[in-house]
Amino acid sequence: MSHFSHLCDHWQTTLNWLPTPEQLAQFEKLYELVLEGNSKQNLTRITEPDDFWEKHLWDSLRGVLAFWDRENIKVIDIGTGAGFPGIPIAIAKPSWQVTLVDSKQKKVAFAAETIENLQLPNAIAQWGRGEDINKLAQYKKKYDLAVVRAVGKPDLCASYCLPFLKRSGTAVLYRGQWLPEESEQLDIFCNQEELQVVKQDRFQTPLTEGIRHSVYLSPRSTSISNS
Ligand SMILES: C[S@@+](CC[C@H](N)C(=O)[O-])C[C@H]1O[C@@H](n2cnc3c(N)ncnc32)[C@H](O)[C@@H]1O
Repeated sequence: MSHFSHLCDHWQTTLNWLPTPEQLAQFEKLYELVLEGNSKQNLTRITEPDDFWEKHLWDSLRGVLAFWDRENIKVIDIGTGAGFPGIPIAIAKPSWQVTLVDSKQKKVAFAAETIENLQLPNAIAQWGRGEDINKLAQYKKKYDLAVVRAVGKPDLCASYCLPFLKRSGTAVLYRGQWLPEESEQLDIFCNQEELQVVKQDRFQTPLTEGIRHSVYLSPRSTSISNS
């Protein structure tokens, strides 16, 4: 049974993209694996199919829409939890190498099993804290994109992302509402670090019209593509 095929029009109109039948099958399987995993550990409260599609699948992809035309890039998802946004990104963009990081071993074990079940050769799960892993030579300044959703305050998220980024890289902070005080906190952090806010993208989710923001940050004197 397909949970998401009736939503393909939304993918087309809002992302200008349609999954292949294989990708759609992977999204369906991801949904089933998350429901199954939820019976063993607390992964997500978002379990209804339309909700899952909008808040986990669509939202994960919308944050990287500005980079959609890029190929063969390296992405790190810090605080991935059950694999969001990293796993939908790895499904949608097979040429991107996606590393999923979480500080909780059980979450990483779930992400690793999911990657194996979905047969995603372009994704790996790594246990550790973002602020520790980003100091290791194999991760430092190696990524084109660092994505982070629902992990903490924007300046904290930015501090996790920055060391991972190449000079030409971009951090994407996935936010719901974007409050003036959050923007101020982030500006203070950016002024102290070699970082700049290159764009704040406000949009609505396609089914429930929830407010979302993608905040893009780059090491100073670079800019995001397709903006
Ligand atoms: C609320 S969950 C969000 C999960 C996922 N990003 C999402 O949007 O569905 C936050 C996750 O971040 C992880 N986390 C918190 N601080 C972290 C850190 N410093 N480094 C790595 N993971 C962290 C937690 O273990 C948890 O799984």
